[in-house]
Amino acid sequence: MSEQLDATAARLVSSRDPEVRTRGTVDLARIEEAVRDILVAVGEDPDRRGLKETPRRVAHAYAELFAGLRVDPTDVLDTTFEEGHQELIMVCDIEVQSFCEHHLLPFLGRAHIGYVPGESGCVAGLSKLARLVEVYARRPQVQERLTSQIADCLHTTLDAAGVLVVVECEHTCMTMRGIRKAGARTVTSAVRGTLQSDPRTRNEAMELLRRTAV
Ligand SMILES: Nc1nc2c(ncn2[C@@H]2O[C@H](COP(=O)(O)OP(=O)(O)OP(=O)(O)O)[C@@H](O)[C@H]2O)c(=O)[nH]1
Ligand SMILES: [Zn+2]
Repeated sequence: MSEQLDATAARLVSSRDPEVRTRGTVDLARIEEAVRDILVAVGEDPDRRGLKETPRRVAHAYAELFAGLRVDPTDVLDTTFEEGHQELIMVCDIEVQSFCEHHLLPFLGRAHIGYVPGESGCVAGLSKLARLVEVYARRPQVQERLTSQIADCLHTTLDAAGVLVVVECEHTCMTMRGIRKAGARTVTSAVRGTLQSDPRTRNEAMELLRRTAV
């Protein structure tokens, strides 16, 4: 785990994104203190045997769950291949595990990403699309922003001619608390470039998505 955090810190220092660069490293001690305070505030005894290690565990869990705050998403798209492919590429059913920034509770589901490469015909490695989802999801988020950040990054960094991102998630802040409506799914989309301006390509992408997404 500490190796993972060190690697994250090293990337942070060299990041091209100034916002990422200034975020510093995770303050584990401070999270531990805060978790201890929460346990006291809800009426628990943070010194009882079962809870003694909890602040430390939560601190490490948060460092992992919010690791995306310290990764520059453009780094993910560094490796590309000149394939001369200028038609639609779709990766469907990419698992999404993120945290609603309003309640710090998870929202979980899937992302579907389609793009048409730009004039260079440069394509990204398929796993990089899933990595991109991971970088943006491992931050305090709202689903709409997660969706548009993925689309914008592909559009600008990969110089894709067109991008379509659809995200569907269940929010535990709506199922475990509050209104408690289990099963409600939120679907968001972001469309950029030719997939926005050319209805034929967009319809082709939507039709593929309907046929292939589970
Ligand atoms: N648009 C959007 N809303 C979200 C997302 N995640 C959580 N929310 C909503 O954020 C809102 C926060 O509303 P508030 O009224 O400030 O908080 P609250 O009193 O806890 O709201 P309730 O959940 O209705 O009890 C809630 O309606 C949540 O359902 C998201 O990804 N996108
Ligand atoms: Zn929420």
